Amino acid sequence: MGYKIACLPGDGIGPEVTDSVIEVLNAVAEKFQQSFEMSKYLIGGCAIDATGEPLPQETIDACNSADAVFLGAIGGPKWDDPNAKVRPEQGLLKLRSELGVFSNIRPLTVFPKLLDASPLKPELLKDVDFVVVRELTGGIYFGAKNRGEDFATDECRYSIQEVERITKVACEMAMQRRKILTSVDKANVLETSRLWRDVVSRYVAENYPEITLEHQLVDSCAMKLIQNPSHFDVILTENMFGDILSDEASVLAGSMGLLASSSLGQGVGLFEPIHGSAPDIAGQGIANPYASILSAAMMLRWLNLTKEADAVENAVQQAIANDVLTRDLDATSSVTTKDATLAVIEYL
Ligand SMILES: NC(=O)C1=CN([C@@H]2O[C@H](COP(=O)(O)OP(=O)(O)OC[C@H]3O[C@@H](n4cnc5c(N)ncnc54)[C@H](O)[C@@H]3O)[C@@H](O)[C@H]2O)C=CC1
Ligand SMILES: CC(C)CC(=O)C(=O)O
Ligand SMILES: [Mg+2]
Repeated sequence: MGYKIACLPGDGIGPEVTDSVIEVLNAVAEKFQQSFEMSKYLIGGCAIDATGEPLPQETIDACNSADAVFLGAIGGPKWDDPNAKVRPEQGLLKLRSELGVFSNIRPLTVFPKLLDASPLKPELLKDVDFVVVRELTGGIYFGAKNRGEDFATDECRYSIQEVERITKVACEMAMQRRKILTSVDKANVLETSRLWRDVVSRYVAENYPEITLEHQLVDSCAMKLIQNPSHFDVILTENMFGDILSDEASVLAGSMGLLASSSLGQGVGLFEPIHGSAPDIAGQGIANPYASILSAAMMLRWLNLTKEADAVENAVQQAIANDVLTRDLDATSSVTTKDATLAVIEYL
Protein backbone atom coordinates (compact mmCIF):
# COMPACT_ATOMS: atom_id res chain seq x y z
CA MET A 1 0.00 0.00 0.00
CA GLY A 2 1.38 3.38 -1.01
CA TYR A 3 0.94 6.86 0.38
CA LYS A 4 -2.27 8.54 -0.64
CA ILE A 5 -1.62 12.14 -1.67
CA ALA A 6 -4.56 14.41 -2.47
CA CYS A 7 -3.35 16.94 -5.05
CA LEU A 8 -5.22 20.25 -5.28
CA PRO A 9 -3.79 22.14 -8.30
CA GLY A 10 -6.12 25.17 -8.09
CA ASP A 11 -5.73 28.12 -10.45
CA GLY A 12 -3.16 30.11 -12.44
CA ILE A 13 0.30 28.57 -12.04
CA GLY A 14 -1.13 26.15 -9.43
CA PRO A 15 -1.70 23.32 -11.97
CA GLU A 16 1.75 23.94 -13.54
CA VAL A 17 3.67 23.59 -10.26
CA THR A 18 1.45 20.72 -9.09
CA ASP A 19 2.36 18.78 -12.23
CA SER A 20 6.03 19.33 -11.35
CA VAL A 21 5.44 17.89 -7.90
CA ILE A 22 3.64 14.87 -9.33
CA GLU A 23 6.49 14.23 -11.75
CA VAL A 24 9.11 14.54 -9.00
CA LEU A 25 7.16 12.26 -6.63
CA ASN A 26 6.78 9.67 -9.39
CA ALA A 27 10.56 9.76 -9.86
CA VAL A 28 11.09 9.49 -6.08
CA ALA A 29 8.76 6.49 -5.99
CA GLU A 30 10.73 4.77 -8.71
CA LYS A 31 14.13 5.51 -7.23
CA PHE A 32 13.28 4.63 -3.63
CA GLN A 33 10.73 1.88 -4.29
CA GLN A 34 7.91 3.82 -2.73
CA SER A 35 4.43 4.25 -4.04
CA PHE A 36 2.40 7.45 -4.13
CA GLU A 37 -1.22 7.31 -5.11
CA MET A 38 -1.86 10.84 -6.36
CA SER A 39 -5.30 12.08 -7.39
CA LYS A 40 -6.37 15.62 -8.30
CA TYR A 41 -9.32 17.45 -6.72
CA LEU A 42 -10.93 20.83 -7.27
CA ILE A 43 -10.37 23.93 -5.13
CA GLY A 44 -10.53 27.68 -5.76
CA GLY A 45 -11.71 29.40 -8.92
CA CYS A 46 -11.80 26.23 -11.03
CA ALA A 47 -14.02 24.63 -8.37
CA ILE A 48 -16.36 27.64 -8.46
CA ASP A 49 -16.59 27.33 -12.24
CA ALA A 50 -17.30 23.59 -12.07
CA THR A 51 -19.53 23.34 -8.99
CA GLY A 52 -20.39 26.85 -7.76
CA GLU A 53 -18.37 26.27 -4.58
CA PRO A 54 -14.69 27.03 -3.89
CA LEU A 55 -14.24 23.86 -1.82
CA PRO A 56 -16.55 21.01 -2.86
CA GLN A 57 -17.36 18.33 -0.28
CA GLU A 58 -15.66 15.74 -2.50
CA THR A 59 -12.36 17.59 -2.05
CA ILE A 60 -12.77 17.82 1.72
CA ASP A 61 -13.54 14.10 1.93
CA ALA A 62 -10.55 13.21 -0.29
CA CYS A 63 -8.22 15.34 1.87
CA ASN A 64 -9.51 13.81 5.08
CA SER A 65 -8.93 10.31 3.81
CA ALA A 66 -5.45 11.06 2.38
CA ASP A 67 -2.08 10.69 4.10
CA ALA A 68 -1.12 14.21 3.00
CA VAL A 69 -2.40 17.03 0.84
CA PHE A 70 -0.49 19.10 -1.70
CA LEU A 71 -1.97 22.40 -2.86
CA GLY A 72 -0.71 24.52 -5.77
CA ALA A 73 -2.37 27.94 -5.57
CA ILE A 74 -5.82 29.46 -5.93
CA GLY A 75 -7.33 32.72 -7.15
CA GLY A 76 -7.05 35.09 -10.06
CA PRO A 77 -8.61 38.08 -11.81
CA LYS A 78 -11.49 36.01 -13.21
CA TRP A 79 -12.94 35.60 -9.70
CA ASP A 80 -11.91 39.00 -8.28
CA ASP A 81 -15.25 40.79 -8.54
CA PRO A 82 -15.54 42.59 -5.17
CA ASN A 83 -19.28 41.89 -5.13
CA ALA A 84 -18.93 38.15 -5.82
CA LYS A 85 -20.71 35.93 -3.31
CA VAL A 86 -18.01 33.25 -3.47
CA ARG A 87 -14.27 33.67 -3.87
CA PRO A 88 -11.44 31.16 -4.44
CA GLU A 89 -9.69 32.33 -1.26
CA GLN A 90 -12.69 31.18 0.81
CA GLY A 91 -11.94 27.65 -0.38
CA LEU A 92 -8.37 27.76 0.89
CA LEU A 93 -9.37 29.25 4.24
CA LYS A 94 -12.09 26.64 4.64
CA LEU A 95 -9.67 23.84 3.76
CA ARG A 96 -7.20 25.01 6.43
CA SER A 97 -10.00 25.23 8.94
CA GLU A 98 -11.54 21.84 8.01
CA LEU A 99 -8.14 20.14 8.30
CA GLY A 100 -7.41 22.01 11.55
CA VAL A 101 -3.94 22.96 10.33
CA PHE A 102 -3.25 25.79 12.76
CA SER A 103 0.53 25.98 12.31
CA ASN A 104 2.05 27.18 9.06
CA ILE A 105 5.82 26.64 8.92
CA ARG A 106 7.64 28.74 6.34
CA PRO A 107 11.42 28.21 6.35
CA LEU A 108 13.71 30.77 4.75
CA THR A 109 17.17 29.85 3.56
CA VAL A 110 19.36 31.72 1.13
CA PHE A 111 21.05 29.51 -1.45
CA PRO A 112 24.69 30.69 -1.88
CA LYS A 113 24.29 30.67 -5.66
CA LEU A 114 21.40 33.11 -5.37
CA LEU A 115 23.05 35.84 -3.31
CA ASP A 116 22.85 38.09 -6.36
CA ALA A 117 19.22 37.23 -7.13
CA SER A 118 18.06 39.32 -4.19
CA PRO A 119 18.04 43.13 -4.37
CA LEU A 120 19.75 43.13 -0.95
CA LYS A 121 23.52 43.36 -0.61
CA PRO A 122 25.11 39.86 -0.49
CA GLU A 123 26.87 40.63 2.83
CA LEU A 124 23.46 41.14 4.46
CA LEU A 125 22.29 37.74 3.27
CA LYS A 126 25.15 35.66 4.61
CA ASP A 127 24.01 33.31 7.40
CA VAL A 128 20.33 34.08 6.86
CA ASP A 129 18.37 31.07 8.05
CA PHE A 130 15.09 31.48 9.88
CA VAL A 131 11.64 30.03 9.98
CA VAL A 132 8.32 31.83 10.21
CA VAL A 133 5.79 30.03 12.41
CA ARG A 134 2.47 31.53 11.43
CA GLU A 135 -0.84 30.89 13.18
CA LEU A 136 -3.11 29.74 10.35
CA THR A 137 -6.68 29.18 11.47
CA GLY A 138 -7.48 32.22 13.61
CA GLY A 139 -7.26 36.00 13.63
CA ILE A 140 -8.72 38.50 11.23
CA TYR A 141 -8.87 36.10 8.23
CA PHE A 142 -11.42 34.00 10.10
CA GLY A 143 -13.34 36.63 12.09
CA ALA A 144 -16.88 37.78 11.34
CA LYS A 145 -17.11 40.07 8.32
CA ASN A 146 -19.71 42.72 7.90
CA ARG A 147 -20.52 45.16 5.11
CA GLY A 148 -22.90 48.04 5.79
CA GLU A 149 -24.11 50.84 3.56
CA ASP A 150 -21.04 52.99 4.22
CA PHE A 151 -18.74 50.82 6.33
CA ALA A 152 -17.16 47.39 6.62
CA THR A 153 -15.73 45.42 9.53
CA ASP A 154 -13.44 42.40 9.95
CA GLU A 155 -13.27 40.96 13.45
CA CYS A 156 -9.91 39.82 14.81
CA ARG A 157 -10.15 37.28 17.60
CA TYR A 158 -7.67 35.02 19.37
CA SER A 159 -8.16 32.74 22.35
CA ILE A 160 -5.50 31.84 24.90
CA GLN A 161 -5.62 28.22 23.74
CA GLU A 162 -5.01 29.22 20.10
CA VAL A 163 -1.97 31.28 21.09
CA GLU A 164 -0.58 28.60 23.40
CA ARG A 165 -0.69 25.80 20.87
CA ILE A 166 1.13 27.77 18.17
CA THR A 167 3.66 29.02 20.74
CA LYS A 168 4.41 25.41 21.63
CA VAL A 169 5.12 24.62 17.96
CA ALA A 170 7.47 27.61 17.67
CA CYS A 171 9.25 26.72 20.92
CA GLU A 172 9.80 23.12 19.85
CA MET A 173 11.30 24.43 16.64
CA ALA A 174 13.50 26.97 18.45
CA MET A 175 14.82 24.20 20.72
CA GLN A 176 16.18 22.42 17.63
CA ARG A 177 17.80 25.63 16.38
CA ARG A 178 19.51 28.68 17.94
CA LYS A 179 16.84 29.02 20.66
CA ILE A 180 15.98 32.61 19.73
CA LEU A 181 12.26 33.24 19.47
CA THR A 182 10.95 36.53 18.10
CA SER A 183 7.25 36.96 18.74
CA VAL A 184 5.74 39.55 16.44
CA ASP A 185 2.61 41.52 17.27
CA LYS A 186 1.13 45.01 17.35
CA ALA A 187 0.67 45.14 21.12
CA ASN A 188 0.92 48.93 21.21
CA VAL A 189 -2.45 49.11 19.42
CA LEU A 190 -4.33 45.80 19.26
CA GLU A 191 -6.00 43.99 22.16
CA THR A 192 -5.49 40.62 20.44
CA SER A 193 -1.77 41.41 20.30
CA ARG A 194 -1.69 42.24 24.03
CA LEU A 195 -3.27 38.86 24.73
CA TRP A 196 -0.78 37.27 22.31
CA ARG A 197 2.18 38.88 24.07
CA ASP A 198 0.96 37.92 27.56
CA VAL A 199 0.35 34.31 26.59
CA VAL A 200 3.66 33.91 24.73
CA SER A 201 5.65 35.46 27.60
CA ARG A 202 4.04 33.25 30.23
CA TYR A 203 4.13 30.08 28.14
CA VAL A 204 7.81 30.41 27.24
CA ALA A 205 8.85 31.35 30.79
CA GLU A 206 6.98 28.37 32.27
CA ASN A 207 7.89 25.73 29.70
CA TYR A 208 11.00 26.75 27.78
CA PRO A 209 13.32 28.76 30.08
CA GLU A 210 16.31 28.01 27.78
CA ILE A 211 14.75 30.05 24.97
CA THR A 212 15.64 33.71 24.51
CA LEU A 213 12.31 35.39 23.84
CA GLU A 214 12.04 38.81 22.27
CA HIS A 215 8.91 40.73 21.34
CA GLN A 216 8.90 42.86 18.22
CA LEU A 217 6.21 45.12 16.84
CA VAL A 218 5.25 44.07 13.33
CA ASP A 219 6.06 47.39 11.66
CA SER A 220 9.62 47.57 12.94
CA CYS A 221 10.00 43.82 12.39
CA ALA A 222 9.28 44.41 8.69
CA MET A 223 12.19 46.84 8.69
CA LYS A 224 14.58 44.62 10.64
CA LEU A 225 13.90 41.68 8.33
CA ILE A 226 15.59 43.69 5.60
CA GLN A 227 18.11 45.54 7.76
CA ASN A 228 19.48 42.59 9.74
CA PRO A 229 17.88 39.35 8.53
CA SER A 230 20.56 37.04 9.97
CA HIS A 231 19.47 38.03 13.47
CA PHE A 232 16.29 35.96 13.23
CA ASP A 233 15.95 32.30 14.17
CA VAL A 234 12.25 31.53 14.78
CA ILE A 235 9.63 34.17 14.10
CA LEU A 236 6.30 33.44 15.79
CA THR A 237 3.32 35.46 14.67
CA GLU A 238 -0.39 35.60 14.01
CA ASN A 239 -2.14 34.84 10.75
CA MET A 240 -2.09 38.10 8.80
CA PHE A 241 1.30 39.34 10.01
CA GLY A 242 2.84 35.97 9.13
CA ASP A 243 1.30 36.09 5.67
CA ILE A 244 2.78 39.51 4.98
CA LEU A 245 6.19 39.04 6.62
CA SER A 246 6.85 35.75 4.83
CA ASP A 247 6.20 37.27 1.41
CA GLU A 248 8.59 40.06 2.40
CA ALA A 249 11.14 37.49 3.56
CA SER A 250 11.01 35.73 0.19
CA VAL A 251 12.85 38.72 -1.29
CA LEU A 252 15.87 37.70 0.79
CA ALA A 253 15.89 34.30 -0.92
CA GLY A 254 15.55 35.88 -4.37
CA SER A 255 12.01 34.90 -5.31
CA MET A 256 8.63 33.95 -3.98
CA GLY A 257 9.02 30.90 -6.18
CA LEU A 258 11.46 29.39 -3.67
CA LEU A 259 9.54 29.40 -0.40
CA ALA A 260 7.89 26.19 0.74
CA SER A 261 5.52 25.58 3.62
CA SER A 262 3.82 22.95 5.70
CA SER A 263 0.52 23.48 7.46
CA LEU A 264 0.02 21.11 10.35
CA GLY A 265 -2.45 20.35 13.12
CA GLN A 266 -3.63 17.09 14.67
CA GLY A 267 -4.46 15.23 11.48
CA VAL A 268 -3.50 15.25 7.84
CA GLY A 269 -0.78 17.72 6.79
CA LEU A 270 -1.21 20.28 4.03
CA PHE A 271 1.82 21.28 1.97
CA GLU A 272 1.85 24.35 -0.24
CA PRO A 273 4.22 26.91 -1.71
CA ILE A 274 3.80 30.31 -0.06
CA HIS A 275 3.08 32.04 -3.35
CA GLY A 276 -0.23 32.64 -5.06
CA SER A 277 -1.51 31.81 -8.53
CA ALA A 278 0.74 34.41 -10.24
CA PRO A 279 -1.78 35.40 -12.95
CA ASP A 280 0.88 37.59 -14.59
CA ILE A 281 2.87 34.52 -15.69
CA ALA A 282 0.22 31.78 -15.65
CA GLY A 283 -0.08 29.61 -18.76
CA GLN A 284 3.41 30.44 -20.04
CA GLY A 285 5.19 27.42 -18.55
CA ILE A 286 7.77 29.61 -16.81
CA ALA A 287 6.70 29.42 -13.15
CA ASN A 288 9.40 28.45 -10.70
CA PRO A 289 8.49 24.97 -9.41
CA TYR A 290 11.11 24.86 -6.62
CA ALA A 291 8.83 26.24 -3.88
CA SER A 292 6.35 23.47 -4.65
CA ILE A 293 8.97 20.75 -4.96
CA LEU A 294 10.49 21.87 -1.65
CA SER A 295 6.99 21.78 -0.12
CA ALA A 296 6.74 18.19 -1.36
CA ALA A 297 10.09 17.53 0.37
CA MET A 298 8.58 18.88 3.60
CA MET A 299 5.69 16.48 3.02
CA LEU A 300 8.06 13.53 2.58
CA ARG A 301 9.88 14.46 5.80
CA TRP A 302 6.56 14.71 7.64
CA LEU A 303 5.66 11.25 6.32
CA ASN A 304 8.96 10.04 7.85
CA LEU A 305 10.42 9.42 4.38
CA THR A 306 13.66 11.06 5.45
CA LYS A 307 16.06 9.85 2.79
CA GLU A 308 13.52 10.66 0.09
CA ALA A 309 13.09 14.19 1.53
CA ASP A 310 16.86 14.67 1.72
CA ALA A 311 17.23 13.52 -1.89
CA VAL A 312 14.62 16.01 -3.14
CA GLU A 313 16.14 18.92 -1.20
CA ASN A 314 19.62 18.05 -2.40
CA ALA A 315 18.38 17.76 -5.98
CA VAL A 316 16.85 21.24 -5.85
CA GLN A 317 20.09 22.59 -4.37
CA GLN A 318 22.06 20.97 -7.15
CA ALA A 319 19.73 22.28 -9.85
CA ILE A 320 20.18 25.79 -8.44
CA ALA A 321 23.94 25.35 -8.08
CA ASN A 322 24.02 24.32 -11.75
CA ASP A 323 22.20 27.47 -12.82
CA VAL A 324 18.89 25.86 -13.67
CA LEU A 325 17.05 29.06 -12.85
CA THR A 326 13.66 30.22 -14.06
CA ARG A 327 13.08 33.81 -15.11
CA ASP A 328 12.10 35.05 -11.63
CA LEU A 329 15.67 34.26 -10.53
CA ASP A 330 17.47 35.24 -13.72
CA ALA A 331 15.77 37.71 -16.04
CA THR A 332 17.81 36.51 -19.02
CA SER A 333 16.92 32.84 -18.53
CA SER A 334 14.82 30.74 -20.86
CA VAL A 335 14.56 27.84 -18.37
CA THR A 336 10.97 26.60 -18.20
CA THR A 337 9.02 24.96 -15.38
CA LYS A 338 9.51 21.66 -17.19
CA ASP A 339 13.29 22.17 -17.55
CA ALA A 340 13.64 22.91 -13.83
CA THR A 341 11.51 19.89 -12.93
CA LEU A 342 13.54 17.57 -15.16
CA ALA A 343 16.76 18.92 -13.63
CA VAL A 344 15.53 18.04 -10.14
CA ILE A 345 14.59 14.56 -11.33
CA GLU A 346 18.01 14.14 -12.92
CA TYR A 347 19.78 15.10 -9.67
CA LEU A 348 17.65 12.86 -7.42
N1 LIG B 1 -1.90 30.02 -1.26
C1 LIG B 1 -2.55 30.59 -2.26
O1 LIG B 1 -3.19 29.91 -3.04
C2 LIG B 1 -2.46 32.05 -2.45
C3 LIG B 1 -3.24 32.63 -3.39
N2 LIG B 1 -3.11 33.96 -3.66
C4 LIG B 1 -3.93 34.49 -4.76
O2 LIG B 1 -3.09 34.57 -5.92
C5 LIG B 1 -3.57 35.62 -6.77
C6 LIG B 1 -2.41 36.52 -7.20
O3 LIG B 1 -1.89 37.18 -6.06
P1 LIG B 1 -0.56 38.04 -6.06
O4 LIG B 1 -0.71 39.08 -5.02
O5 LIG B 1 -0.24 38.44 -7.45
O6 LIG B 1 0.58 37.06 -5.47
P2 LIG B 1 1.40 35.90 -6.20
O7 LIG B 1 2.14 35.20 -5.12
O8 LIG B 1 0.51 35.07 -7.03
O9 LIG B 1 2.44 36.66 -7.16
C7 LIG B 1 3.26 37.71 -6.72
C8 LIG B 1 4.43 37.89 -7.70
O10 LIG B 1 5.34 36.80 -7.53
C9 LIG B 1 5.50 36.10 -8.76
N3 LIG B 1 5.53 34.66 -8.45
C10 LIG B 1 4.78 34.02 -7.53
N4 LIG B 1 5.04 32.72 -7.56
C11 LIG B 1 5.95 32.52 -8.52
C12 LIG B 1 6.61 31.37 -9.05
N5 LIG B 1 6.39 30.13 -8.55
N6 LIG B 1 7.50 31.54 -10.06
C13 LIG B 1 7.75 32.75 -10.53
N7 LIG B 1 7.17 33.88 -10.10
C14 LIG B 1 6.27 33.76 -9.10
C15 LIG B 1 4.28 36.46 -9.60
O11 LIG B 1 4.56 36.32 -10.97
C16 LIG B 1 4.00 37.87 -9.15
O12 LIG B 1 4.78 38.77 -9.88
C17 LIG B 1 -4.66 36.34 -5.97
O13 LIG B 1 -5.89 35.90 -6.46
C18 LIG B 1 -4.46 35.88 -4.54
O14 LIG B 1 -5.63 35.86 -3.76
C19 LIG B 1 -2.19 34.74 -3.03
C20 LIG B 1 -1.39 34.18 -2.08
C21 LIG B 1 -1.49 32.81 -1.66
C1 LIG C 1 -4.81 33.59 -0.23
C2 LIG C 1 -4.90 33.80 1.23
C3 LIG C 1 -6.10 33.06 1.78
C4 LIG C 1 -3.73 33.43 2.08
C5 LIG C 1 -2.34 33.74 1.67
O1 LIG C 1 -1.98 34.69 1.04
C6 LIG C 1 -1.33 32.82 2.16
O2 LIG C 1 -1.64 31.90 2.93
O3 LIG C 1 -0.15 33.00 1.85
MG1 LIG D 1 0.21 34.98 1.25
